Amino acid sequence: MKTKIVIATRESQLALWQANNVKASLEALYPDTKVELLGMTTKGDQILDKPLAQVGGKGLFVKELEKALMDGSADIAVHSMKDVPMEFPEGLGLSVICEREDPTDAFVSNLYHSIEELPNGAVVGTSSLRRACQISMHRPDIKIKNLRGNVNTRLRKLDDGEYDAIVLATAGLLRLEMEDRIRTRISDEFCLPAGGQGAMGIECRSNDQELIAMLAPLQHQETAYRVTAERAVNKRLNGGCQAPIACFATLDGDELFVRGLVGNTDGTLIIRSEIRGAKEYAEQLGTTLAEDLLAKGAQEILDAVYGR
Ligand SMILES: NCc1[nH]cc(CCC(=O)O)c1CC(=O)O
Repeated sequence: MKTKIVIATRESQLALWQANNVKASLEALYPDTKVELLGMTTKGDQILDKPLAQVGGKGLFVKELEKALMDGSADIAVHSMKDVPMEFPEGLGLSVICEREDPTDAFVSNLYHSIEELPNGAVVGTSSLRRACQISMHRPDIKIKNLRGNVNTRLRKLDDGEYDAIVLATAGLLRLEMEDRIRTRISDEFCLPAGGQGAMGIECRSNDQELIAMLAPLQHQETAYRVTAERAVNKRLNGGCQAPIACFATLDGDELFVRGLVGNTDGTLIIRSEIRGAKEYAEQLGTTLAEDLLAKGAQEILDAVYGR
């Protein structure tokens, strides 16, 4: 049993909430273990004037945290699964996937109740190519305007009148006790969520067996099956939440139902696929779904979006 566990975390309100949530779970399980937070800033927090897709590179929100794990200044890092790349640096790995919060996107506005209600030509804030693609598909008249920053910054920009509405992850707003900001939880039929959205994961050193055993009770197996399938889609397509890729898995008894799509930013091209299968085959289901998207032309869309 470890006497002390240090959690590396970003310093946004949401990241701190997530780290504190894991801290509280560990303290409840292990009253004799001291759990501390180590706050740090990542590249994704610093560069706020461009869409993440243009900042480039994967793991914009995790690299610095991983450095702390490797040099021993921290023992675990708590991530939003949506932001975690598929590959881990040598010696590090994902030890736990925690129970998922509501995975949907939230429609947030001070003027309107839903996307359907927005007037012609309304301005909607999001930097997510996935959200831009799906909103534009349903409403080609809507103007998508870039929106970066942490949840509070984004809400302030909405309140300043820069946008008629913005779209944020429902999970983030719920965790920060800002449910009253949500006008509509957008259905997954209307806007398919990003892989891993709403789930937290814990990364640590792969050889830290003592710690991995202590973290095991935080694993939520149903969420893990779902997120494993979703991440396999992103892995095969070589993309994540910065790409115009959506993938979302649900469990129906022991059967996983996985849906995925790839589209262009203006929503004029969208390729979809879905698959069902036993939950134990989560990874293969995700890979097969991605292969089907590729067979239907997903690579050409992704190449065009990235100007390749
Ligand atoms: N890319 C930023 C990010 N990473 C995770 C969340 C929300 C919380 C979650 O999905 O668990 C957000 C903000 C957002 O999309 O509004």
